Amino acid sequence: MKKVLTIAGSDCSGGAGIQADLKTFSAHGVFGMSVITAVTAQNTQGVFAVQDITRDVIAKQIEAIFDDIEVDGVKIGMVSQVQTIEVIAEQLSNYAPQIIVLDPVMVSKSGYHLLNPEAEATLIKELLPMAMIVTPNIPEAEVMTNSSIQTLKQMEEAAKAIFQMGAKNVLLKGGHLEEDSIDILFDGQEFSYFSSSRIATKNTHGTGCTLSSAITANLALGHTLNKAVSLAKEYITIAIQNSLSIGKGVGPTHHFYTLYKKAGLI
Ligand SMILES: Nc1ncnc2c1ncn2[C@@H]1O[C@H](COP(=O)(O)OP(=O)(O)O)[C@@H](O)[C@H]1O
Ligand SMILES: Cc1ncc(COP(=O)(O)O)c(N)n1
Repeated sequence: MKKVLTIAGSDCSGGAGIQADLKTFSAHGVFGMSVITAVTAQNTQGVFAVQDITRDVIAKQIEAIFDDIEVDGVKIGMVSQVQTIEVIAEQLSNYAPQIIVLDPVMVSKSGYHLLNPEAEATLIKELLPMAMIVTPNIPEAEVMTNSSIQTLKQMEEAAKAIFQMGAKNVLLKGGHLEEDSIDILFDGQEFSYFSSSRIATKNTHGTGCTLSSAITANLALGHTLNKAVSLAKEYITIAIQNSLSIGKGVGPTHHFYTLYKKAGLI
């Protein structure tokens, strides 16, 4: 069984963060492991408190995993603070896993800063060059490139600019666009496009976490980058189509729809 690690924040309401990542790994038949960078108190309506995990405990979690287990892929999500980023970069350059997927989580759908704005530059400097692929959404790409993105052309320009910052591959997600949900992948030479029609639902809590974890699982399973993204896009689309009206706000997606359907559970 392939072994895949998420380094991210905990979402106690189960729709995003570590919880979404582990559900996604399980749905892909890979063995999920987690390094928790921060504990958030959040639900479908908002984020109410965050406790960052100390540098030392983050380092020890990474060591505990890599000193014992062969890791086939790593996904990085919420990293919170400068010191969190530094310790992750230090440890990962030490263990040098081949597959690193970076989801540059900045602001929650409810508007809470999950990444301290002072740490944005460190994230770009330290983690971007280590990643095989970085997966910003439109607001994150706007922050990274200091530009406004409303059209496909502007998405392409931003993806090129992020590539110039040292990313090996850039998947700029179009979930925040008004019409089609088109994600674009730039490998430094060519663009590939992954589109689905827009699903009319408010329940998109954790879509970015889920997509990046699905890409990581697919890469660990041996798929090429293009195939890994394409399969992940299919997976997130089904998860959103069957998203769950759990909670009073932005509900989670259905991580196990296809499996449950096959097993006759739904
Ligand atoms: N309403 C929607 N209909 C179809 N796909 C969506 C919708 N919202 C998001 N997606 C898809 O979900 C994935 C995550 O995108 P996005 O919501 O932009 O990321 P984030 O959660 O980081 O803000 C992308 O593949 C995007 O195209
Ligand atoms: C711990 C944690 N990590 C990430 C997100 C982003 O969620 P989304 O994928 O909906 O942008 C979140 N809300 N909480």
